[in-house]
Amino acid sequence: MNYYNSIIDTIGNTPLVKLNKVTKGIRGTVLAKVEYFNPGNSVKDRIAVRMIDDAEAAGLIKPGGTIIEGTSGNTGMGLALAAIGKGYKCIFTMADKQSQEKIDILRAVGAEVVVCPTNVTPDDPRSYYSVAKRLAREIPNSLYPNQYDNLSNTAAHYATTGPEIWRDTDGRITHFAAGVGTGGTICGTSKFLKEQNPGLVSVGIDTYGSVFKKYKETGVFDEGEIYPYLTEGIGEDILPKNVDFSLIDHFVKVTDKDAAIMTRRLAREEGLFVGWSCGSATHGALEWAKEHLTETDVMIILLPDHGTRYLGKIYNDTWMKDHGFLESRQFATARDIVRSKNGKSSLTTISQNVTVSEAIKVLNQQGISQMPVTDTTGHIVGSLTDSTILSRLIDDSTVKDQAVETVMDKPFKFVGLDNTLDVLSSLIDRDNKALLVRDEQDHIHVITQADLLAAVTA
Ligand SMILES: N[C@@H](CCSC[C@H](N)C(=O)O)C(=O)O
Repeated sequence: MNYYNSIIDTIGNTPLVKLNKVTKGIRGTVLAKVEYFNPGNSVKDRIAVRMIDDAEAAGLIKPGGTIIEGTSGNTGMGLALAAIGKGYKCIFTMADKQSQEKIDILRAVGAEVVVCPTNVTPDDPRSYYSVAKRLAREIPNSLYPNQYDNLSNTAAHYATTGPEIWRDTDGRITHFAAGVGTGGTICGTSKFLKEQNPGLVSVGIDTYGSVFKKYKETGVFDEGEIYPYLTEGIGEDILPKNVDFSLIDHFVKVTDKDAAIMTRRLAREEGLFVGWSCGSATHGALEWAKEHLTETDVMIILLPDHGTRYLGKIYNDTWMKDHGFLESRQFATARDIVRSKNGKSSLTTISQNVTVSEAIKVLNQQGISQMPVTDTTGHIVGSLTDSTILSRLIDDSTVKDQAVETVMDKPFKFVGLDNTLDVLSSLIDRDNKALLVRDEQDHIHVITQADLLAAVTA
């Protein structure tokens, strides 16, 4: 008889499928590693089993125990399947931005799900990371696998995903692209592949609102890069231990909208009914491929999960229209706004140490209403707006003699060049009066509400 002893034994050995339509105009061969063939319909089944096996071997959980994890859903599903076979209970904490389908699927396989707010910092006691840690402290005989920092995650991909790709490409793979969330998928797989072929290039896909790309390029953990985004399952506001930046050669950032549109194209043009971050991985990888792939190159893009999890979002036309993702109208982008300023770098900054009255003079001379505040090294540490100065002066006229740092607000957020006007306008509000964008020449520009108005009426 030909059968498996448990559903867990069916994990892995997922197929490589050639992308034929979305790759139009790209040189070389581009293959997708389709991870929804795993029993939990995602790549995360691989790490779930490995993290539990390693914890059991280390005596960290006993029969009848409870597995508690913070998850965007897929790792939860893998853990739930493994827990069923091994007789553990599961409690998962999830941010409220994750799709309802994921919550429903986890409950369907017997897990308890605690939904936590998305828009709080990781160390806030309400965050899905903090709640998972607290529950693990409170519940006896529980295991908190912590997929972010648990190196069994990277080890699972080193042991399975990497070797499968090497075997199935007959060692011909030259480029590996995958989304980066915990970092385990790209780092474990790339580590194995780079050991076989030191020239292999790995491309990590990040999302706007996440810290990875900037950190790779500058070594600085820039909180200004962090803002809420919609894409599920990739990007981070922390640096997980599984992200080994030396194993990721390049990062490409992809917007929520570009990711959503590419995901739908994968379903309709390639017959690959995949999840949202699969669109991020494909869009980002193909952007890279357009510039760098040659005829003989073989690029593998890892597609992490299945489309059923996003039926209420990116596969729903009403949801897509509500988010401005299915607009027939073409919105201007941050790049267009910067170009409309005729390439002039419009950035005026002020040191945090000068007085408020000197800062007012600069605002008046330049005819501007806001500017970034810098420290002595030129690093942006805050922002100053005429409305903040005015309200502070009304309360206390001696403020004019104080240093700018005493009245400054938090720094303006950085946004990507490809963000469209609709997205930019949703990011400018009472708390964020302007945005910053870095152009291809690394010049920083300020985008204000007035710039957005000018772009809408242009
Ligand atoms: N912060 C991310 C998720 C990070 S990776 C988690 C992993 N994919 C899982 O399935 O648990 C987000 O915003 O979704």
